[in-house]
Amino acid sequence: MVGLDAAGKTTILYKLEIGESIYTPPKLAFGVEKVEFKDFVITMWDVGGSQNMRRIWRHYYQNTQGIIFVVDCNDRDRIGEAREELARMLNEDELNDIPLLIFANKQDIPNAMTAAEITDKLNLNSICNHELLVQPCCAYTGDGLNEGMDWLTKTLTK
Ligand SMILES: Nc1nc2c(ncn2[C@@H]2O[C@H](COP(=O)(O)OP(=O)(O)OP(=O)(O)O)[C@@H](O)[C@H]2O)c(=O)[nH]1
Ligand SMILES: [Mg+2]
Repeated sequence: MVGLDAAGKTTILYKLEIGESIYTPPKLAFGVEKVEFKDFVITMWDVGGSQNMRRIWRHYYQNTQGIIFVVDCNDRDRIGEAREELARMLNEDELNDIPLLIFANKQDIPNAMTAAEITDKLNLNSICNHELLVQPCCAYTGDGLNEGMDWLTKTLTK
């Protein structure tokens, strides 16, 4: 699970794991948790999104079965930066054909970018070598998280 800093990765991880939203210190190097979802036990690496940390994302690509890219839909100023980081990551051969779940997070904030806007701004229509879903969500309430994980696990077992 990757994405720019403050996108909501760690909040999502803990919401998935323990079903409640807790304070998460930003800029943690990485966290790794086993998340149980239906019949699956998912080892989820939550890699920090600050500039420095982005350089180490690639060390986690080996043996990755699914990518979750988290976007802060309230951060219009940095959506271009998110697009660049996503494109850079998807350039890596190791990640070819791996399903890509985009959590369009912070939908609780008025005027948050919609899934359609995210699709456009991240240039997702140009991606053809990944199965892909843009799932709107709110890490605080958990809305949308199960739908996203459901799609990812189904796609992985297909
Ligand atoms: N309004 C709103 N705020 C959220 C939501 N999810 C996360 N946040 C807040 O966004 C901030 C960043 O969340 P984190 O989970 O720490 O973000 P991160 O992606 O782990 O960031 P780094 O670890 O720095 O890469 C925190 O203040 C969260 O409380 C959401 O769904 N809605
Ligand atoms: Mg974090």
